[in-house]
Amino acid sequence: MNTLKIAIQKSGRLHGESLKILKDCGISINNGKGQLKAKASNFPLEIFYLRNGDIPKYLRDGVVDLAIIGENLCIEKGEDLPIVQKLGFSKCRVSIAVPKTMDYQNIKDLDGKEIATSYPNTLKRFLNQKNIKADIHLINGSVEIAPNIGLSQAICDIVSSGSTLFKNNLKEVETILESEAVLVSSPQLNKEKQSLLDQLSFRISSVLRAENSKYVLLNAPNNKLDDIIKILPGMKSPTIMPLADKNWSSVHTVIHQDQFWEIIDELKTAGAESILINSIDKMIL
Ligand SMILES: Nc1ncnc2c1ncn2[C@@H]1O[C@H](COP(=O)(O)OP(=O)(O)OP(=O)(O)O)[C@@H](O)[C@H]1O
Ligand SMILES: O=P(O)(O)OC[C@H]1O[C@H](OP(=O)(O)OP(=O)(O)O)[C@H](O)[C@@H]1O
Ligand SMILES: [Mg+2]
Repeated sequence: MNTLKIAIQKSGRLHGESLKILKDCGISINNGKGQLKAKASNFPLEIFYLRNGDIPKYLRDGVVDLAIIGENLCIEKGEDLPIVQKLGFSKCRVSIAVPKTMDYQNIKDLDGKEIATSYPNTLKRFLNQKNIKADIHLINGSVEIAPNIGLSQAICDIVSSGSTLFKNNLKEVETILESEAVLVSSPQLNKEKQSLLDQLSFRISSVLRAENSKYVLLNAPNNKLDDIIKILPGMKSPTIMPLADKNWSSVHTVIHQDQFWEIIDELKTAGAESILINSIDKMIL
């Protein structure tokens, strides 16, 4: 029988959340301490713990079938690798930053400058599109220090909260791309592996959908029900159940977290009372 091989980061930003999403999909992993390879006990899945930057090559060579990596790494090293789905964590961007003291007007100010980065392909492509010629210095970490030690006049690196830039007296001036963790696959999967991937991907979608939704129960007087139902998005239409007091009903529905507080406010104004909000474990459409 075929087994899917998935690469996840050995340690670092993506490691914990990658294991969590597999666990939330009901997959139990027999992890031994310091092991670089593990097996799932209840799904045909083998887990390989690898260095992030090496993963695109392993996918391309068919050493692994799947991986969880940052979209930014796909763009830098794995443009040919199919993205199966976005995973919603490790959100960040790849940006260009310059010293706070630099009078930066627009991208032309980077012409002829030295820029330090761990993302040379991404940066090169961006500068080419903008017709800017700069001298790119490849460094593998602590990129933000480069201008302070005289190595470059600008940097291109990952930004999330912006605190690393702030601590190094830098300001973000150009955003090249937005990124989040993604599930990527090897370019060629046989039919059986593709079918296992479809099963895994279906589970991941159910987990992510549930994480982004809330189950809402509320009570409403029957004469306000029409107004309340109009406010609710729901999966199909809300469930309405009578309460012991025959003038009142209980309404059950699902609300996406993006619209959550706006809808709750509207519901209160429309006459909803005793609103209960629950997390959802899995959501299958
Ligand atoms: N500050 C951050 N906030 C959110 N996501 C981040 C941040 N820094 C990095 N990431 C994301 O996590 C991924 C892994 O970053 P991390 O720094 O853990 O590993 P790495 O140094 O790129 O690789 P390696 O596994 O070889 O050490 C990045 O490719 C990016 O997608
Ligand atoms: O905007 P912020 O929230 O400050 O995050 C950005 C920093 O996070 C990443 O480094 P990381 O902490 O992963 O260290 P690393 O250089 O060892 O990978 C990235 O390379 C930036 O330096
Ligand atoms: Mg890092």
